[in-house]
Amino acid sequence: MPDRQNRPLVAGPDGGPSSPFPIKLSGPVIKGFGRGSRELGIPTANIPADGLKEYPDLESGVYYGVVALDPGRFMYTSGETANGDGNGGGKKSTTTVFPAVLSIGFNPYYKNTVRSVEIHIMAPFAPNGPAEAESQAQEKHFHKLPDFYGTNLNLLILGYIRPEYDYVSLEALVEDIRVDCEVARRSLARDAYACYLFGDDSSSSSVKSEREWLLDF
Ligand SMILES: Nc1ncnc2c1ncn2[C@@H]1O[C@H](COP(=O)(O)OP(=O)(O)OP(=O)(O)O)[C@@H](O)[C@H]1O
Ligand SMILES: Cc1cc2nc3c(=O)[nH]c(=O)nc-3n(C[C@H](O)[C@H](O)[C@H](O)CO)c2cc1C
Ligand SMILES: [Mg+2]
Repeated sequence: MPDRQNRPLVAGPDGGPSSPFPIKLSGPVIKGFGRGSRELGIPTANIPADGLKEYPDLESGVYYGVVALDPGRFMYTSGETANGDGNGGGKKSTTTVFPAVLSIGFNPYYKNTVRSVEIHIMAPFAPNGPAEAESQAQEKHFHKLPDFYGTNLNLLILGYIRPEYDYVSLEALVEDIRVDCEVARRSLARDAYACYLFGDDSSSSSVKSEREWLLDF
């Protein structure tokens, strides 16, 4: 395993997602082994891996992106700041677009025999990017929502962070996932990625159509 101490805190080009991203995956949230919350304290929404058939060259690893949940089944309510609803305070859509970090693969630490797609949904952040204090507060606890098993989930994968590793301890795995969340946050806060979260009017037509796909349930 390479040096895990001095990881870069941003991943992917500043100019925006580059091929093969954005990658679209969707499906109902299914049950996994129930280890994410129980053993790691990090809940991950698992979706079927079938959608990956369309991307046979996609390597296993950790990625960042944006997620929407079917508002017919799950409505996000939060006492967050006025602009913290993930829609930039706008009224275009009531469906929250969440920042997310995900793992695709076999979880080498657990030696799974089937490939899983597991998404940790992070707390929405304001359009001007995560404030330092907000970011530090989120480092202490992983974001926890009420359960939403069975809810349809749309995911746009926007960038690659790192390969999956085996670890010497559970703590080392959890610490690396904590850094992944920070990398995802900082990566998504850049203008060419934040537009997927907030959908400002000046977004390009491709961003607009990808957001339409994301919000279509
Ligand atoms: N921030 C969050 N991100 C993702 N899922 C969340 C979040 N908060 C709550 N959940 C809920 O927790 C569930 C995931 O819990 P957990 O990952 O522990 O179990 P699992 O997916 O069934 O199994 P596995 O441990 O194999 O992934 C999700 O399906 C969802 O209903
Ligand atoms: C952002 C993120 C990164 C992960 N990285 C790894 C990893 O490098 N190795 C691993 O075995 N599991 C990894 N996992 C999966 C983790 O082991 C899994 O979520 C739990 O086992 C619950 O299934 C990661 C999960 C997330 C959400
Ligand atoms: Mg899970």
